[in-house]
Amino acid sequence: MPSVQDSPVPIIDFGLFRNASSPQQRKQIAEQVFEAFRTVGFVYLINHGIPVELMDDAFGWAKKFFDMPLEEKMKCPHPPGGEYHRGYSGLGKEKVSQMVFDKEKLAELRKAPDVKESFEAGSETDPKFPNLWPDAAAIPGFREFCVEYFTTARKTQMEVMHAIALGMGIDETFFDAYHTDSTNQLRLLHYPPVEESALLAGEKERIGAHSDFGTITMLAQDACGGLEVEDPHQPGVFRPAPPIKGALIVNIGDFLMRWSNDVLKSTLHRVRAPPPKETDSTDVEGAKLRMTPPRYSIPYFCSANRDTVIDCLPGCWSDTVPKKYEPITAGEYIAMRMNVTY
Ligand SMILES: O=C(O)CCC(=O)C(=O)O
Ligand SMILES: [Fe+2]
Repeated sequence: MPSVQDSPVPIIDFGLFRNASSPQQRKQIAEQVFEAFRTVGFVYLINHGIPVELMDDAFGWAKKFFDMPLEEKMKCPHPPGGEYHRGYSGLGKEKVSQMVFDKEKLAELRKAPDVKESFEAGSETDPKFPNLWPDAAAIPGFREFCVEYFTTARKTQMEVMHAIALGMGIDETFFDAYHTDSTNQLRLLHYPPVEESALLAGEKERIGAHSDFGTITMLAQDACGGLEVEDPHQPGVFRPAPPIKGALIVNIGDFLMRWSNDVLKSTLHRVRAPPPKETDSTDVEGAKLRMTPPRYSIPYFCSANRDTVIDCLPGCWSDTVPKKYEPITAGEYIAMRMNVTY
């Protein structure tokens, strides 16, 4: 397993921001967070406010959900198209790509399917995209748990937004007014075991290199490994972001990069095969078929209000540094990106 020392992603004790002993300490941690997002686009946060037990429970629930028979999972199918992003998507349904909008190119990319299944849930009070839940009799408590995780993660999200604002030198509460609607999305992901050779040959993928669409993503990953982040100094070179028990990996999405006039970096990442252990090998017709272990991960994608127009963040433009982008709403931006994923 690669070690965190090989990773460009810094580790920050966010407890020192949340429970700072002085305004100076709070500011110092905020500046570290901002610096990580300005340079790498990714950070590990420990003591982030989501209790480790809640994260452990989340993986338990994810396993329980994906272990259900397909017919149960198909009782809350993801609607056709990419915009209404709720419910269950089976293996190979979604293909994550990076800014590819051409139909022929998309069809070509889809020949190497992402070997994953997922379940997506948003806010229970979202009038636009109501949640799609499995039958409560098949998995009692699942819905309540997802709502609890969603609500807890939202608090951490806003603290991270406060840290970014403070670190940038703008009003700490600047982002609050843009996040009153809770348009966030919780995603449970399961990558089943897959032949390592198919992953290496590019015939199958777990998740190909991409950046996220929203403002920030807060990812919990299990002990499997395989997540890689593009090296900030070497485009095209990916470095491991191995699991740290209890830590969240937080990264900037494309929308916040745009909002910040590209000051904050939305960095490419992907999930490759972790180094397989001998015990994962299985004999198939005399040949050794190396299977990767399964992976579970739980990204929490954060977005700004759909209808609030955003313009370049204060401090990110000046007479000599012009604004690169037109004002846009998060709704317009995300819809444009989601429509090509399905
Ligand atoms: O499985 C992971 O750790 C990565 C998931 C991811 O990057 C995504 O869903 O956008
Ligand atoms: Fe991602």
